[in-house]
Amino acid sequence: MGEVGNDREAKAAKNQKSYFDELGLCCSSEVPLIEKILKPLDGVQKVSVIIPSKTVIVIHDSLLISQHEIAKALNQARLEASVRAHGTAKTTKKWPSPYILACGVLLLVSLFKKFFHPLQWFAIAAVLVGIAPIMLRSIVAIRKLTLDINILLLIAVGGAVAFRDYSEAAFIVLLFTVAEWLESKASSKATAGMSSLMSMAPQQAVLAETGQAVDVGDVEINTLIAVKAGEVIPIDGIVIDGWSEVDERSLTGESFPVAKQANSLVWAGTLNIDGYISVRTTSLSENSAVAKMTRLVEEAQSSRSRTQRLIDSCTKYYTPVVIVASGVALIPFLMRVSNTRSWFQLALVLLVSACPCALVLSTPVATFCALLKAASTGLLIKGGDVLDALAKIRVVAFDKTGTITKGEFTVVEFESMSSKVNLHTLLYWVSSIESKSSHPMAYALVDHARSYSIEPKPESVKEFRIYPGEGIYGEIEGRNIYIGNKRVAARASSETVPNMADMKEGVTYGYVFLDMIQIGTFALSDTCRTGAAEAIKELKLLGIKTAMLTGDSTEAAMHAHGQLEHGIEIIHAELLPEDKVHLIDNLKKREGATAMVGDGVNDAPALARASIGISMGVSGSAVAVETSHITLISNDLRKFPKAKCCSSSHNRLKERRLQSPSFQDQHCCHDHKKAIAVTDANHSSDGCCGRERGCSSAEGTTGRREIGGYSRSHRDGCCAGESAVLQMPEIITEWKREKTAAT
Ligand SMILES: Nc1ncnc2c1ncn2[C@@H]1O[C@H](COP(=O)(O)OP(=O)(O)OP(=O)(O)O)[C@@H](O)[C@H]1O
Ligand SMILES: [Mg+2]
Ligand SMILES: [Zn+2]
Repeated sequence: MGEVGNDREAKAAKNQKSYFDELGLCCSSEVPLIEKILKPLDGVQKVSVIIPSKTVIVIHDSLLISQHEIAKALNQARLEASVRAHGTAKTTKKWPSPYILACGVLLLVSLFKKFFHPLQWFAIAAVLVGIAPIMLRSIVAIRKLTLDINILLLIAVGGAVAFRDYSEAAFIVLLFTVAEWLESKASSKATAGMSSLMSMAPQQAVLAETGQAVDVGDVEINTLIAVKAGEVIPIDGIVIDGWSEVDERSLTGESFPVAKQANSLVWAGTLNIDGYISVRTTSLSENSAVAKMTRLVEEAQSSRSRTQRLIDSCTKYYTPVVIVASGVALIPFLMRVSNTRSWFQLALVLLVSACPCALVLSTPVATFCALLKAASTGLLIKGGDVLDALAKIRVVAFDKTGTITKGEFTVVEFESMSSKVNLHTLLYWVSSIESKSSHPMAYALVDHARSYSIEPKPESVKEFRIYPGEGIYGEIEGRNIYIGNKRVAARASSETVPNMADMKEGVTYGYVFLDMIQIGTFALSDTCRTGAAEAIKELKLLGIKTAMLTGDSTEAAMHAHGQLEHGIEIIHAELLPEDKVHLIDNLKKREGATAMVGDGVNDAPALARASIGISMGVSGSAVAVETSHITLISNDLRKFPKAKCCSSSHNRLKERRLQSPSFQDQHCCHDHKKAIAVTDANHSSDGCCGRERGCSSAEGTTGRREIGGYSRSHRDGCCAGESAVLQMPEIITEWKREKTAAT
């Protein structure tokens, strides 16, 4: 470490990323306020606000401004900010605050004024108790020259008091504070999810040589660290020594233990269950898979989805418009037309029921929780827009090698075809050249050579070229060697390659050429991933077409097709990378939105071109993870139909809510609960998620089974959050109904 470590420490001390819990944050209409407060401060570089989890992330120069100074600045605006210690979640408010309870009790007492008139003063007490926080926040907003929901409320309450309708004023205050509390309960779930993501990897690592515990930030690549049984692996790496079972649930969502021995990859944040392993780190702590995941979820949140942006931009004008509109409703009242009271009440109702918070918050909370939930089941989705797009997918195209199949080839045949080159030399040439390639076939060929005790020498390969979708070329010991499929054979020689006499079914044949002459041939076989067939079947049940786009031979493609129980509808083989791009374009034109699933070997362009690109595994190629919109961390294709099912029901719900101006009347939970209770007793147990379950149960038994497996996650995922938020319009509607019935 020495100098480098100190250097990095100095840098870390300069630009610090701090997390703040902001219990007082209500909805996105307050984001401008926070920006106004923080941006002018010296040393503050970047501010991002995550509304669903009530988190503010500030990148700041810790020498110029400390975390506590930032928290203080926020607190002056009554935002109830506190510095979040790394990984600790704030405690959930299980009960409403004493103010809310007192406000409610006082209001209740005042309702008995019919029997004893002076009791009406209790309503005033209720207002005074409940309004304090609202008052303080609106004073700040006025000072910063922004109109926000707190001011709307103050006007409404003030109006009601002026009209001597004290219990009405108290009702407004109570409803608002209760709604706020419900909301904070919903978002604390989101926060808990996010901090559990952040705290997955420990902050310290133990050096294997000295047994010393050091900060993970100081551990460099290629450091040997020790992980004992029961400890969480702190940094991504490769096992050097030892044997253990590791629980990778935090990354993949799969709870069965994975056996690890020398040369296995292990990931930060996963749990070493029962053995001692020493691990050579392969990345810095800040670049480990789990750190990337956290970053992606954060970024996904700040890159807001389109619906969210639409709503946000509306709310900027929304609050002032509401104030003006209710002012207009006051005109008849001021002109003293006959039924002044009802006009006045109309103005008040408009002010209160137009509270933008529920509308503004509903989308981000749902999106955020869906993203988090997905991340914890091993599905990394980059942003709300992707969720939106996912629901519109009509076709899913799969790459074959490494996607549908495992990409772990075994060599079933390797022969020399020339009397001048013996098998040993051929293996040496081929493995040396292949050792420069990262194609799955290359690993198999290198391993095969090693099993003959031939050590490949990549350094003796002079010129090396890759022909994507064809094979490779290398110059070794003055000889020009081509290795690959028929296409590369055509490159090497003008003659067409003869088909093998005894073609084995389902294998991929390879050819080795020395200059123009074929000197060898080999056959490789691969098997389908577990779950691939199921995934394809489930997609079919969702009404989605599937396609296979492969660079491999037609025989190998058809063999995989057979293993998938002939589930794939469109198959194209022997493609070059650019052919895949064209085919994706065609599918998009003919069938509609198209997703592409690939491992990044020769399909990165197609992944980028598809409506949604889905890459395999954190272990998959880095390009693929970068260019794709979704990463399947556990390589389990079945995760994808799940995500698809969940997102479409979410979108349906969201659309309905947005399309209808009186969205209060048809939010999902209430009416659905009723319908579901009749048709399926199990469904009603979960309340809110009723709509989603309903949607998928209509899609047949498989859909239902799948959602059944998902139900627990729904309960603590998106829907519980939504239900809390959704209760607000419900309360208001009911209140309005009572009001109109009364007048
Ligand atoms: N390094 C290599 N060594 C031997 N053969 C190769 C190599 N690279 C490519 N090939 C040959 O080219 C064919 C297509 O290449 P590749 O697998 O990269 O295409 P792809 O489009 O990624 O296919 P898939 O859809 O199967 O993933 C392979 O099936 C193989 O026959
Ligand atoms: Mg491939
Ligand atoms: Zn849901």
